[in-house]
Amino acid sequence: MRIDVLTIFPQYLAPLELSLIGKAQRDGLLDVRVHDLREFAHDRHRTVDDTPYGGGAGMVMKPEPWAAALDALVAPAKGSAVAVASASASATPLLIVPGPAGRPFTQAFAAELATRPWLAFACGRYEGIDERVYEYAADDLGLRVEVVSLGDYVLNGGEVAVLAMVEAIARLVPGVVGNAESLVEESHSDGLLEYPVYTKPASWRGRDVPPVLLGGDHGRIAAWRRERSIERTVARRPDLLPAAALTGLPSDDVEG
Ligand SMILES: Nc1ccccc1-c1cnco1
Repeated sequence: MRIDVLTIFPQYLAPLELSLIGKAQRDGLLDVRVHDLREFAHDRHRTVDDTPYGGGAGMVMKPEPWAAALDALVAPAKGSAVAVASASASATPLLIVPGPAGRPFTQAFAAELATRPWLAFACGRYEGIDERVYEYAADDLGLRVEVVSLGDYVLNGGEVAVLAMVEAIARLVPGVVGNAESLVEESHSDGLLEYPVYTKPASWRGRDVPPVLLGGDHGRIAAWRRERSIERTVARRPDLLPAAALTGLPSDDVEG
């Protein structure tokens, strides 16, 4: 998977060189390219923002640098001999723009994005990006554009959201997470929140690990874990329950 990030703060994306994502790049599973938007601002001061038409506080990101950056991103791929010849290669990326007015970013959406060969992230700042950039990307460059929100809160820019999304997406790319089994039982993988986990020592400051987990009966352990997941989801995220295919509701016959 190729991942491009357009930002005025490329250093913000330095963490993508670390840990799992960094290793995946070194292993050739990910090709992450961070681009400084100011390199596409061609006036003397490399201006990327200006005051909003219609008045109001703050600044809006100018369309010209974004259009130049997007052109540079997709032009080489569009129509190039390589792209045309290898039908499997995606000639254009899916453009993801983090924003508070976007569709919710969910595990299901991350899984969909993890199947894409090429993603591009546009990090807005200030009061946002001139609306004509979204139109240009879709209408002139033929890109699918998705505005995506991490939640109902306000950030200063898209970079932090991109770090979160890239981690959530990249870890689902085959080979990135060493033990794919660990992806199976996670929060949201079955529509529920994950069960509580324990490790050694079995007794710690007067608190014991639930005996069922020490017994080795995998059926009883699975049932206990399912009950704890449902309990936790009811307590913390009841909104998830309607979509979760609930079987094996909590019963009293499995002690903790
Ligand atoms: N508030 C923001 C400002 C700029 C870019 C993204 C966001 C965002 C993303 N998810 C929630 O907020």
